[in-house]
Amino acid sequence: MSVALLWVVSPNLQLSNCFGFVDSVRDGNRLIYSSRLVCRDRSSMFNCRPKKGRKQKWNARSIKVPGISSMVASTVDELAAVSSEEKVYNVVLKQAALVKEQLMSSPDLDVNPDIVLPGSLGLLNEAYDRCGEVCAEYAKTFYLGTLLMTPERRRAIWAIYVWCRRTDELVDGPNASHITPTALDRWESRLEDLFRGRPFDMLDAALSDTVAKYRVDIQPFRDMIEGMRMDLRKSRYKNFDELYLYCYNVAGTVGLMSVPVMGIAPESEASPVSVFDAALALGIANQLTNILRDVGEEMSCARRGRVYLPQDELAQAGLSDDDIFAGKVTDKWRRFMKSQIKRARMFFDKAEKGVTELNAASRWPVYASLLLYRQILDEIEANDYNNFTKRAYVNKVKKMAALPTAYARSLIRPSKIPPLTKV
Ligand SMILES: CC(C)=CCC/C(C)=C/CC/C(C)=C/CC/C(C)=C/[C@@H]1[C@@H](COP(=O)(O)OP(=O)(O)O)[C@]1(C)CC/C=C(\C)CC/C=C(\C)CCC=C(C)C
Ligand SMILES: [Mn+2]
Repeated sequence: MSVALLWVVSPNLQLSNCFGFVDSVRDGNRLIYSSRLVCRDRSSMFNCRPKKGRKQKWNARSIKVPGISSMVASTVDELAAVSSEEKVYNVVLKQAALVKEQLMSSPDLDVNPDIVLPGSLGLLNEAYDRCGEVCAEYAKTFYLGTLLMTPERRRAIWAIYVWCRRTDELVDGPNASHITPTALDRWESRLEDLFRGRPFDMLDAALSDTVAKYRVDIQPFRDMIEGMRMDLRKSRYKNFDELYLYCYNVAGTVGLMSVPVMGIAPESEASPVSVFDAALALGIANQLTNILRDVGEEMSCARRGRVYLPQDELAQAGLSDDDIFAGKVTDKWRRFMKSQIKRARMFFDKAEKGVTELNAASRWPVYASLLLYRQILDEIEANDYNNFTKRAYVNKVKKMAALPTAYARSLIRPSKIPPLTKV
């Protein structure tokens, strides 16, 4: 068995330009069996397997793979590592399995019945109301969108929102400079406690109630805290694989936390895995967009000199950190930005296909957030890629114009023929 990075030339694959971490059986230079593939178009990497029972012919080629994705590994050790996308996909599989299990055991019940201790109902309602207020304060449009959801789901989403916001504030808020890994460990043990039904404060109590009612797993929450740890220890990302993991941790996790609450439409024929995968894609797309919008801020306001761009892709474009610090929009920069924007749009496209599969009442806020966030990419283009000194900003008129579009799209029912791969 050996491990190699390949340029695969194969008529049996949908995408001919795949490369892979391959547990392989080799015949001289020719590979005759591979167990796992990775596509250059990373969003499709799990769809690109050879047809069963057929032996593949592989042409092993150079390690350098040009293109949007540049998960270029240079040593056998790196190749042997599991890619971030694969690690994350395992979390997706687990989340989807939980939802599936519930649908099979009690198809009409996607929410566990209330367990309310005497005298606690008033306090709980108050806790949820407070979550709603925080949400309205930080994310007005999103808050308005949640008003279309059923009251139960709406307040559960508020509780998740507030926990995410508080977690993000630890490393991004006014006290960020005092936050240590130990503080994050403490935050994590609070999380474990609230999942065990022992909340620390009233906002935690709302989430504690939510996770008892819906099949929300703790793993994405833990992973978000891990993303905050990454923020403390890391200011550069070697390649897209590293950046992907960061984006999953801080934003893809939000998608995974939200789907069990938003619910999959009963009439949907898509597999839960594909819906979670789309939700993950929306988080990744949002975070990539956030990164592209904030390039100037991240490194200047010494949000501690962070550069959330794949270093290898910068180098391939003939750019370095110094170019970013200089903040000059050159043709090289424009070309580089175009490829980054293209990748973010790919993730949005993937996410869009999943929204229809959500419960009808949950679709609108998701579409609205997708359309509004995606427009930021258009604004970066409209600013001629100057994200050093100009903040890409979607004005109120454009925002308002997106809302009816989001509403109209949210009326589309899940298609009879599943638009996404069945797993
Ligand atoms: C309807 C909807 C959008 C629901 C999600 C509600 C929710 C729980 C949001 C939490 C967001 C949050 C506070 C995350 C903490 C980390 C963070 C701040 C991430 C960045 C968000 C943008 O925030 P902002 O512009 O304020 O960034 P700054 O702090 O100023 O830097 C992120 C970029 C990511 C947020 C990720 C999402 C909203 C993912 C949403 C995905 C879904 C709801 C899944 C939808 C399902 C399908 C099938 C597509
Ligand atoms: Mn933030």
